[in-house]
Amino acid sequence: MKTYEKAPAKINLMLDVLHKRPDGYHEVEMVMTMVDLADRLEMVELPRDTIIISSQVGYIPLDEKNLAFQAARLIKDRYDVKRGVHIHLDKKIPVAAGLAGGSSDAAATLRGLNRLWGLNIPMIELQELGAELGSDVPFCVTGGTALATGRGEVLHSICNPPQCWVVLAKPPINVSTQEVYTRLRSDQISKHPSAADMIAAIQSGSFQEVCEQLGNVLEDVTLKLHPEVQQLKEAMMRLGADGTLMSGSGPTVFGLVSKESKVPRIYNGLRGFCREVYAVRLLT
Ligand SMILES: C[C@@](CO)(OP(=O)(O)O)[C@H](O)COP(=O)(O)OP(=O)(O)OC[C@H]1O[C@@H](n2ccc(N)nc2=O)[C@H](O)[C@@H]1O
Ligand SMILES: Nc1ncnc2c1ncn2[C@@H]1O[C@H](COP(=O)(O)OP(=O)(O)O)[C@@H](O)[C@H]1O
Repeated sequence: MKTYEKAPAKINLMLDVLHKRPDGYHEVEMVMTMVDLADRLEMVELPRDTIIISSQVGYIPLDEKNLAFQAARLIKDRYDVKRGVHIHLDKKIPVAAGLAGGSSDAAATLRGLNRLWGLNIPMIELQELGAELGSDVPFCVTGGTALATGRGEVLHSICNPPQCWVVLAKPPINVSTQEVYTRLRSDQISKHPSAADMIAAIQSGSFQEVCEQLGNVLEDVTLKLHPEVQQLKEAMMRLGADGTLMSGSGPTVFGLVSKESKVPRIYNGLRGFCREVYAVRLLT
């Protein structure tokens, strides 16, 4: 028996940090949605009680450090499943990019194994399992568009933003999510983006208003550490994007574009100085 799952990338349309919590995590308010750039997972049952991870790329861990491995082990332990699985990850989402590639693979593993092994675990319980693997995993379990609060695991589904093109550019730099949160001085944030205003913009169906409400307080930290991320944002706007923002802790920058005719110029212009550029649609 085998099954397949798609694991799409997420972008943060807004991200605000309220304060640091006693458990070390930060209380956040984020509006997140999915884009049509996805890893593909193939899950094949094994006759032995073991978990094997493989991938066509050589730059991700294939052992217990892999989030798909951790998701499979968690579901096996929690539901006492004495069966094995080989999970092949066809990676398309850039790694450590602020696009939740690993989290989405973990979420897809939870969904896929739930089906493969006929466990009938309700979605809400899969999200709770996901929260044990990472703050972004619960959102990735259900996808869509949502307001995420708490450390990111408390979700309220909202309607999808108006459809548009999303140009993603990942500069060749490494950003640690933990370091970005640690460096953020939440008492010194100059301007907090508003989740309520972003939700109102989405609900109004106005693409222009969504662009106006884009905001991410983690940009302050990552842009200071890596000025090339700011340059990428400026280049995107110069080339014709309607709005730009860094996703999550970065370093990927995305540009929202309403007119298809503008996309090739932005894509080709960015490719001039950034190797990893993608032009995709919102997953609505
Ligand atoms: C910043 C965001 C925005 O969507 O995404 P990415 O940039 O990672 O894609 C998320 O908050 C990242 O979520 P995720 O990558 O799942 O984080 P986790 O594995 O739970 O935590 C990694 C580290 O980030 C910090 N962390 C994470 C979430 C949070 N609300 N507060 C934190 O302080 C903690 O130091 C933690 O040790
Ligand atoms: N399935 C996976 N895909 C990608 N990275 C993974 C995976 N499992 C574990 N990792 C590790 O998780 C880290 C963060 O990867 P990723 O989820 O792509 O980042 P981000 O949350 O910033 O988008 C990387 O350093 C990578 O080595």
